Amino acid sequence: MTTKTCTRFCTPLAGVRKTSASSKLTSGTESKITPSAAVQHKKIPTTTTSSNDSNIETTFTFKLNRDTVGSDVISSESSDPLESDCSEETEEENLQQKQLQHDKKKIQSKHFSSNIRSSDSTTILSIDNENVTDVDEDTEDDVVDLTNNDDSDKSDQDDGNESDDEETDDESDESSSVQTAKGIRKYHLDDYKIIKTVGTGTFGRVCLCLDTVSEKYCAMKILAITEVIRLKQIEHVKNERNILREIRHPFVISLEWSTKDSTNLYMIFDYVCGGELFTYLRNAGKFTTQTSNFFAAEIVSALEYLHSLQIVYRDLKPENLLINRDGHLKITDFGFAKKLRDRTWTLCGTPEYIAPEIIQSKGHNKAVDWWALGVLIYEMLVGYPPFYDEQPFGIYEKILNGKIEWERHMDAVAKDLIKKLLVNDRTKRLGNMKNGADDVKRHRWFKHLNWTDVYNKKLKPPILPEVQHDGDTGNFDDYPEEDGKPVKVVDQRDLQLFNEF
Ligand SMILES: Nc1ncnc2c1ncn2[C@@H]1O[C@H](COP(=O)(O)OP(=O)(O)OP(=O)(O)O)[C@@H](O)[C@H]1O
Repeated sequence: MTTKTCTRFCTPLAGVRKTSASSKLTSGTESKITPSAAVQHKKIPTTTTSSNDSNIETTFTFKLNRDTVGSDVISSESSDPLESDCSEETEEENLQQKQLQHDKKKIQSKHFSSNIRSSDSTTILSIDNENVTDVDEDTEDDVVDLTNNDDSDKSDQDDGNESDDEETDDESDESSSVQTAKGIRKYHLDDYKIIKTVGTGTFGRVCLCLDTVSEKYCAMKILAITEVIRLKQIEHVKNERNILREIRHPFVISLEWSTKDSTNLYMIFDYVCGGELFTYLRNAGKFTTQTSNFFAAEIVSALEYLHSLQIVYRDLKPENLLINRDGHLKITDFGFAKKLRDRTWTLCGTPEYIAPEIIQSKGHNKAVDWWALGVLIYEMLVGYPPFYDEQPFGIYEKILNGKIEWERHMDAVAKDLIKKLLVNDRTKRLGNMKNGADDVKRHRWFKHLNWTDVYNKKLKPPILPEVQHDGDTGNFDDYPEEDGKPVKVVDQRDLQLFNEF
């Protein structure tokens, strides 16, 4: 057992990332990025945490589980909930180095979580729910169940969505028959020709592929099973896939098929060729009210839908918002999403975007998404998030303190909406009161909108990505391909962990 701590912090990295979309921006306010705007939202390793939420200066205890089987449990005590494991073990270091490069390249917001995967981290947090006893019951749908083990509690997350028609007994793991709009299709991994990596994460990559059967481009998320197990992300990945299978919305990424072989898990999505909203925002500096309003409206539509299915998304930020060829949004990365039957306690999110109740380990619900929407609207309009500090703990202090600096010429109506979303008391937070999302939709900042038109993509997109063809990767960075790298085959026992995948 080792005890070690280190602090992961947000460093201004503007300019480091190749701004592949810079020349492709067709609208938006060009302005110089201020140092504070050059925020890199670092993804923080997952840990175990407990806290006394009655005290704002919460003390967090971390138990960093390194291995899945017979794990070394690393504990550290820290006043910073984002302190991470800085192991000197070679494997760990290598991965961290790899991830550091990945981070620098992407200048991407990174999140932390308990029991959650983390792309620039090799450690996993698992929340110590036994220590979570302080649960307030301030909203109607917060039915408290102290036996809930959040993401580690698989039974709580199963959505019963295993469809009988998806797999037949005589099919191998890598193939399955699925009912599609055009009839039953027998999918097989060999149907997909991998073209290029367009994104990387902690234990895998996302590649542009050609579906040789439909002759359509798609995105294949490939997760190395050994890494998923080592980082204790089994339930999370299964959760991601189960939720994705359940949902269908114009502004949410569509999962077409998922499968596994003896080395990897695979998820096939529609390919969103415009790249990340994050890139466009950083290149523009900030967005106009009109542009911000357009993207916010599409997100409200998606959140309303997800919440109607009791799904809390928990990772709203510009990096997870992809722009399609038609200029409309697709929310991606459901790695932190959770189907709620009650409140959940997992410490997860991105420092700049997390709600106070997450920091205070009060148990949280869909209200955290409305908080994050307030942060996002602010960041789109101002160019940097409302709560920012070089150190995560500084960010949390600011979030709990609730003081927001407003630009002098800020749109007053947008400011009013942001203020109503960034309300510390979630019972008074817009979106989380008895009228739910309707309160947000009826706010004056959205009063010109017809929400059916929003859903039907009738609004004119403010940004049209420059795309030559459906398989264009020009809006994504280049990543080294890992051809020839030995792949780790997992044994049957481990593979069984993913039986339903
Ligand atoms: N359907 C898609 N079409 C195009 N690009 C995509 C798609 N899905 C993901 N990407 C790209 O791949 C990147 C990584 O995807 P995603 O966030 O789902 O993976 P992840 O392993 O969860 O990553 P991380 O660990 O950084 O959260 C995204 O930031 C995005 O740029």
